[in-house]
Amino acid sequence: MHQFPKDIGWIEVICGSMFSGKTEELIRRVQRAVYGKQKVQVFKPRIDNRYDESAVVSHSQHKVLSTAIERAEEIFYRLAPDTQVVGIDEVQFFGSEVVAVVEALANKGLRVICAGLDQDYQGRPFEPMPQLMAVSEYVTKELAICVVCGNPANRSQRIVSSGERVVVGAAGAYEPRCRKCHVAEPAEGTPPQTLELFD
Ligand SMILES: Nc1ncnc2c1ncn2[C@@H]1O[C@H](COP(=O)(O)OP(=O)(O)O)[C@@H](O)[C@H]1O
Ligand SMILES: Cc1cn([C@H]2C[C@H](O)[C@@H](COP(=O)(O)O)O2)c(=O)[nH]c1=O
Ligand SMILES: [Zn+2]
Repeated sequence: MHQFPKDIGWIEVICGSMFSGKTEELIRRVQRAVYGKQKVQVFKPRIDNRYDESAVVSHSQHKVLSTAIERAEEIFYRLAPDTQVVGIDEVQFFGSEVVAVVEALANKGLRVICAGLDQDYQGRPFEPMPQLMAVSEYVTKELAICVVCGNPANRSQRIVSSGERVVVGAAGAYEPRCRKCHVAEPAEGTPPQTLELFD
């Protein structure tokens, strides 16, 4: 892991498909910060109520206390004055304003750890993750195991029928797949995702 600088803030992004271990890694970093006697606060979007209304919970049931918020700006007025580390899970569910919020925190000298999906169910970049990755100091990409072929999986296959980008769910609604086994359901009016370069 990185040798982190002292006395300045920075942004860490943990991205990847569903089940790749983003939340476990967020919890691991938060716990290590607590061991280091840092004052830590964790936030998640209220819409993510899958395993708990407020705690951040991984698919493997690792858990950390958090505050569920509607909008990213709420972090500003829920932040304790002595907080040094901010963790944010499911960051893809916040609007583009989360980028300015996270940047403001890092500029104030906080360490900000953001975990989120980099691709939606069709394999498209899941905004605001690309923007967050661009302005962050550190990006970690996690991979799951493809449930079809066993290769490393960077995509999330939706296995329930919906053309909405946001559909909260876990096993039973999504499964991790590699690029070969993932099938992007084309939404009406969108161009094909890939070019056929070879016969
Ligand atoms: N196909 C899979 N590949 C990898 N991990 C899986 C898979 N299915 C279930 N898991 C479980 O999911 C855990 C990761 O959960 P989590 O950190 O919540 O992932 P994410 O936040 O990326 O969705 C793994 O440690 C493992 O216990
Ligand atoms: C691919 C995809 C996922 N979602 C939802 C499904 C889950 O509620 C979260 C991702 O959770 P995880 O911690 O990464 O497992 O996002 C969605 O709304 N839209 C999608 O395209
Ligand atoms: Zn596969």
